[in-house]
Amino acid sequence: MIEVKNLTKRYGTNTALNNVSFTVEEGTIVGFLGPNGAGKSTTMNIITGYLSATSGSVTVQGKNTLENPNEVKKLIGYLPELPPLYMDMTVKEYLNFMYELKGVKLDRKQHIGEICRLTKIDNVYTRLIGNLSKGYKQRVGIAQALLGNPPVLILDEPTVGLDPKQIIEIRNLIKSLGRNHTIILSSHILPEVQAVCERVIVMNNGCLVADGATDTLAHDLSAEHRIIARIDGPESEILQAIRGMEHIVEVYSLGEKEKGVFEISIEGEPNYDLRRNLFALLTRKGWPLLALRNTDLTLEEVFLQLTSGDASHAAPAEPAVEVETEPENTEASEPEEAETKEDAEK
Ligand SMILES: Nc1ncnc2c1ncn2[C@@H]1O[C@H](COP(=O)(O)OP(=O)(O)OP(=O)(O)O)[C@@H](O)[C@H]1O
Repeated sequence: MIEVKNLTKRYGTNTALNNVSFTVEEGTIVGFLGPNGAGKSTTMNIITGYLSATSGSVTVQGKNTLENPNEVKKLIGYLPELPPLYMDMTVKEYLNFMYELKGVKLDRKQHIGEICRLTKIDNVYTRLIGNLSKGYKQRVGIAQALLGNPPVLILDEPTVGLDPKQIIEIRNLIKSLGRNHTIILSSHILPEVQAVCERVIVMNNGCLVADGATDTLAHDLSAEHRIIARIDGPESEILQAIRGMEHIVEVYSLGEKEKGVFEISIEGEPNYDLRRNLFALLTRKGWPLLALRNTDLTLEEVFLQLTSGDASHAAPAEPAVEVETEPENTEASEPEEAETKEDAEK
């Protein structure tokens, strides 16, 4: 769907992107994660054809951005970090203006009506954009990106500057758009990417430093894969029995943690999941399993390691780092009310 090959971008002597390659399959939501200045916006601007690369190529649905710039632009809806809104236009005037500018051929009234329903801006359709809350402005920005029904959406920091409630609403909107669009969104907020994206591409200093499924990236990048089991039973017999299992590399006791309950560290062969066999063994033996955890790094730890200049070693599992986090329950269901400013003004 989108193929980025060996992309390099230099601004004078500053290399903003250094030989970046990745592909994005149709129908996925991919998050670009990286600290400020990592090269996220530059990559997005090149994919959309807004900037040219110093070298490398981008194709969208097999069409090269340099050879077919207009055709590629029709395939992409773009929400830049600062949405290109005209504050002295109403939402209606603005969307009609953008409809004309983009040369959209679909039935105007029906198409704009559908987009307004989808982005939930029908209630502010005749309002001046300048008077809308930031969350609504962002929705209008997403609405303009949807004009012409492009299959790809590129959203640069779509929730930056929004309050927590607006953030939830925009994230839910993006997730629902992901059902029938391929979406790339950039963020420097890890929980955002975890909440919305199936895949994460981590960038740092213009380089792609990690690329994988959001759920498994931390596991894949962790240097060691031990599990720690808390078992109620006789210590030496437990150790002996687990050592007798298949695919075991190392087993040792971390000591008695409660009366008659021992914590056992178990390392298996790489890529071998021991948990089911362990559970079956303990059940057979009649030794209750009271807790089971693994020593994988958290995604926060992986992200910090990858973007702090030293990605070469893996830290122990305890999450000792503080990263920018968002309020709890950001996965809440679709809010029922409109945003505060509009509520107050109704
Ligand atoms: N027009 C420009 N001229 C010179 N350098 C630029 C220009 N645009 C970006 N850069 C530099 O390119 C690098 C990558 O910037 P980019 O905006 O792509 O990063 P980013 O990951 O999107 O960061 P942010 O989260 O702050 O938007 C940075 O070092 C930036 O200073």
